[in-house]
Amino acid sequence: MRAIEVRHLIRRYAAVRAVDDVSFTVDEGEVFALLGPNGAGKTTTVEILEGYRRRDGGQVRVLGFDPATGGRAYRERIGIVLQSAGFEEEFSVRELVRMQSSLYPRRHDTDELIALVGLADKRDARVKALSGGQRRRLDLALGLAGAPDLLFLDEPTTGFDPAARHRAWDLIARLRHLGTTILLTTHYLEEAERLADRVAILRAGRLVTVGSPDQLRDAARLPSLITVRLPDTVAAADLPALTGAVSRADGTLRVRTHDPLADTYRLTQWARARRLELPGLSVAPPTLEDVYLTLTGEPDAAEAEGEADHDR
Ligand SMILES: Nc1ncnc2c1ncn2[C@@H]1O[C@H](COP(=O)(O)OP(=O)(O)OP(=O)(O)O)[C@@H](O)[C@H]1O
Repeated sequence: MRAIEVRHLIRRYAAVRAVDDVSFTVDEGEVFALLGPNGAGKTTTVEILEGYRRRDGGQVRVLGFDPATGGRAYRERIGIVLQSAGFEEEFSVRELVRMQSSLYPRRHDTDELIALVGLADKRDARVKALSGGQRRRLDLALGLAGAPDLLFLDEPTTGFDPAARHRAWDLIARLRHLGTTILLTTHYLEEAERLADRVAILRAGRLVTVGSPDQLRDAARLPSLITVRLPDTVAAADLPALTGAVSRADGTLRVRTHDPLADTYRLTQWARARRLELPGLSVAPPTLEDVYLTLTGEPDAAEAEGEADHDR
């Protein structure tokens, strides 16, 4: 079953085509990430799906509703976690979660929900005594208060320290296992790669691509990267012939190659014959970030350079 169906969605602001003929679907139980540079149209798309912005064209169905007209019956089925919700500082975690839950016909047990987001030991703490990361956990608990079938998560780990980010990822993975469909926006490609079953990349209002991180990596046909520390005393002429593009800087050899197996084999054979160690040898496949930058980044970077040239 589809949780979300978006067909030929259009939203304009005067001359700006913020969302320009975008189509995608999200299955029930899927974690789906919307990615794209600033101004790509992510927020506009998400807010149309949430029912908080009107559209100029196209069809949208979410959980069987048109969000524009779904009203309360629709809102009771979705949860929204914004980047920075304001709280009443004097209330305790438990009081806020209980109040929020009371707005919904279907709800989680208050203490179970607090435990689910990892705030059990802060249950009776006032909001003003929570750290930034703990407030974000409270945000999440409030978004989940109505036991939603679909959760909208807007940049869920922005500003988190690495440990808090990993805990948030565990939590999102747990929600997924509980069957909640999740639409996530993020600027962290590692986050999307870890959490999302599929991602969509938007750029300037257009959908550039959609698929699982593996599908996108395969389709982009980007090279893998072999890196190894190699002293400058080894002459370039002495290196073995490799299929990939070789570069050297700061005592590190980098090989961008479409045949990592063959090139790693040649390098290691060559090193063994010379009794050389290959410290730090690593072979890394292209990441989702590499794919993303290839699909969205370079034209912007080129434009920025062009502008800089102009100024000079
Ligand atoms: N209320 C508005 N009035 C006029 N233009 C708007 C409005 N909201 C968004 N836009 C424009 O629409 C485009 C898409 O904006 P949107 O906020 O959807 O992008 P985004 O992908 O969420 O960006 P970010 O990553 O910076 O949050 C941008 O060019 C933006 O300037």
